[in-house]
Amino acid sequence: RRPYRPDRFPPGPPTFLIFGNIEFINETRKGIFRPLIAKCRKEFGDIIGIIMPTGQRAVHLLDFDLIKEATAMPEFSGRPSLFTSLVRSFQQKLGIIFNEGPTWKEHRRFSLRHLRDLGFGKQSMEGVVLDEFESLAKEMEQNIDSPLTIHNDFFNITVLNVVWQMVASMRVDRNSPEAKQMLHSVSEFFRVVGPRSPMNITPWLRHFFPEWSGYAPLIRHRETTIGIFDKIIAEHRQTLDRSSPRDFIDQFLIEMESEDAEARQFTERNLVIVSMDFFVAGMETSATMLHWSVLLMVMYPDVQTRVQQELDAALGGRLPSYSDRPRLPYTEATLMEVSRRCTITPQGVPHSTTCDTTLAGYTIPKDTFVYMHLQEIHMDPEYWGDPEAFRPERFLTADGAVRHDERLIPFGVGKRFCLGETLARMETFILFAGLMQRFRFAAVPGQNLSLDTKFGVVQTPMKYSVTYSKRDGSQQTQ
Ligand code: HEM
Repeated sequence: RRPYRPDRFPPGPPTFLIFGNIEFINETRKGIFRPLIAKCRKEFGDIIGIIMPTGQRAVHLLDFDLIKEATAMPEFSGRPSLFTSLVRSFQQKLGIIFNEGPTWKEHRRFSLRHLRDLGFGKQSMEGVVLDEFESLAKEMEQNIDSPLTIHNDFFNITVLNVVWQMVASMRVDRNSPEAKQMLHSVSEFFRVVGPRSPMNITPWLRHFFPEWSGYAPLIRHRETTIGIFDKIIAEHRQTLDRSSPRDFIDQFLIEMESEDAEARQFTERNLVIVSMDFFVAGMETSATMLHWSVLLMVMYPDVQTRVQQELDAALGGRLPSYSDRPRLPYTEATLMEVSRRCTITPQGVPHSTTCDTTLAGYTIPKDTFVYMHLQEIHMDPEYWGDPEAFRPERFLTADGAVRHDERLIPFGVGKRFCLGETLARMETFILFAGLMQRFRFAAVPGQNLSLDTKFGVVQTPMKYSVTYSKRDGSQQTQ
């Protein structure tokens, strides 16, 4: 595609034909994205149009009302045809996250319906989350005297096991080779699949630099995933009881027996991709939320103390449940503030336009990538006043109840909002409350803690270490 700016396309920085917009590419590569966005916003406004040297058009939305308007329109509910996502799903648009059109709609609806039946937001699922919490806590208790380094993988197995049980009625042991294989596979996926991956800009690089370009890791991810799922699906087929489906795979296998299944993408290949979508979307995000939460509790010990006082007073040492939320408003407000201050997916997941359309008087042609800057909404000084400050009280009313705010949108909004929102809210609440009730976290002396992060599809904290001591949940909080 020739890099030209269509008539009435939103304003934005110029494209330099050979090297692209050098500043943009360089700063993005270094992960320094927010200052660049602020600079563009000052110059061009809340809707910025960028033409990549490859000719690909992208629109960045930085304003809440614009995001709300766009995400409510079906024309903005497509997903980009990224080279990486197509390689992952055999050159077809499969699954949910990277799919669009009628098959996306049908699979989104089917998944939501069955995941709800299987326990999304239900008490049975809470039991699974609590079991996973106990398994995590047991491991932590064994190392109580040594500083704990918190990194991406630390909470991943806990949340992976919750999704895994809904999808396949299975769990993996934290230190097993299967667990390591799955974590490695998902982290390789995140490393190579983003819209700024070299492969999505210049796919031919894969012929010369298969490792560096991310092509070889992506193929490894695909083959590992298929290997894991082929085995599980074969086992499910052998033991399937149509009158009593155990999990999502059983539900999908039953649907595959319907007459028009193939046309509606109810195929074994798509079952693998849909299931993998749940892992990639549900594991790194929820684990990162817990990762940030512990960091913030260490950086703001007074907030940690208040959360613990509230938990002790309301629960007196018994394990938390999701239905305890009305009695734990400060704990809930703290998690809301974590999700605002450290937006897990700063630009959501990119959308694309399914036909030529208009927004705010600008023309947006078909197949334009559309980025919703959730982080900019969460960090807007005009709305929040002091967005840099970590202050759970902003989500409390004068009489101490939780105050919901339509501008807190960590799960996105509109037609493609997060499919796992109910599960994510429940599991992060229970796991966070459990961790705060059972342990007191503190910084390792001499460590320079900060909220610095590297830009990515999922925004994670830098590695940090904590010490922690055991609490019994009914004791006086220090
Ligand atoms: C704290 C945890 C989570 C956060 C912050 C989060 C956030 C998001 C966001 C921002 C999107 C994109 C919305 C858009 O395209 O406009 C998304 C999509 C999605 N999420 Fe989540 N998510 C979380 C947990 C989960 C969990 C636990 C699951 C599943 C088991 C899940 C499954 C999905 C799926 C399947 C999509 C794609 C929906 C579609 O394209 O229609 N997410 N999530």
